[in-house]
Amino acid sequence: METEKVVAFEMKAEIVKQMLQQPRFNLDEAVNTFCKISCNAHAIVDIDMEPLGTGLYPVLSIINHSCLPNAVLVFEGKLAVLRALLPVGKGDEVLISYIDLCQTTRDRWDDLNAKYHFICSCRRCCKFDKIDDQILDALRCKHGKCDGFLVDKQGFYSRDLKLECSKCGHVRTSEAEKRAKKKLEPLLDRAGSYLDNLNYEGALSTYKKIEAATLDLFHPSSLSVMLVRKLLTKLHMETGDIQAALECCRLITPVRERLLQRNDPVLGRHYYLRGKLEGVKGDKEDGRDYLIRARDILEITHGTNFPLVTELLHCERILGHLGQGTSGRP
Ligand SMILES: C[S@@+](CC[C@H](N)C(=O)[O-])C[C@H]1O[C@@H](n2cnc3c(N)ncnc32)[C@H](O)[C@@H]1O
Repeated sequence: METEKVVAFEMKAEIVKQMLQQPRFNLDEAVNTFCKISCNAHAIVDIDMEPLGTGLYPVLSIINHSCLPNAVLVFEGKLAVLRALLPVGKGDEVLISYIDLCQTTRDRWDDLNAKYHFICSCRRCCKFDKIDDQILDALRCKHGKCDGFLVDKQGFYSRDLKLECSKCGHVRTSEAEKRAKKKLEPLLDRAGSYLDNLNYEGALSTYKKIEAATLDLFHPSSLSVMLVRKLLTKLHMETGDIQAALECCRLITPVRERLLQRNDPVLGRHYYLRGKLEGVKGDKEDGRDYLIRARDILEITHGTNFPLVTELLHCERILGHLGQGTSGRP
């Protein structure tokens, strides 16, 4: 664990010591316990993966991570429920994902290393195409008229990037990358303060500028652009422009589908939103299709009694069809 993190735990332990006022309180043991909790506790999240808190579930803590999990941990209030995503054979290891899987391999590794201190060696991590993976979030080259993307052809795991265009071979330093990203900072700060003050109109107009600036820097189907569009979808809905929300949501679907497994709950949640937006403003047939896809996933990940699944059936009925799932299940 990095020193910074241990120091934070030492400060927390000191506070607990002051609060408890017990002469036998052992500071080292308390720090040790905080370290163990941080590796073994689970973030309790809602259906949108928004964090609600942290819980320590000793039995579930024995489950290891995979970026291609065969099970998922979902929460019903404080109750943690483990569900299989795929048939799990006798003797197969049950594996869940500890992190957001809609990320590049490098970012998934950084997340796992920072929080859980291991390098993942699952099938997805071992079998990825290094250049393809980096292009998911690579900067545009912009050397002359080149429309290639900058990738780190050298040390994949080194912090000191040497960026080279995958098309024209032009080299840029990581300093150039930092400078390019820095341009976005004032816009992001402004958008953040609009959001803090629930000024959705202000946030929307700033995020439109952020989208344009991000598109100027990254590939249109990059993760950076997708994250901006995810926020824009929400802001369009908050400000009542459902057509614009649908257009943004449509652009997100291929990126989600490329990075997530067929039964991922995040994909199920995305299909649910897409289905509803299509149903209101787009193609009704598409709307029904996306709602069915969402139900097929969320029934597996969250169970048939989950309120969102019940709501999905209701939406499907409204769209005039109580059809069969794409999986062929009734
Ligand atoms: C919640 S615990 C999982 C159970 C743990 N393996 C055990 O035996 O108690 C999380 C820790 O397990 C280890 N771990 C989990 N998944 C792993 C994986 N795919 N590869 C290597 N280590 C992993 C890491 O040390 C991580 O910090």
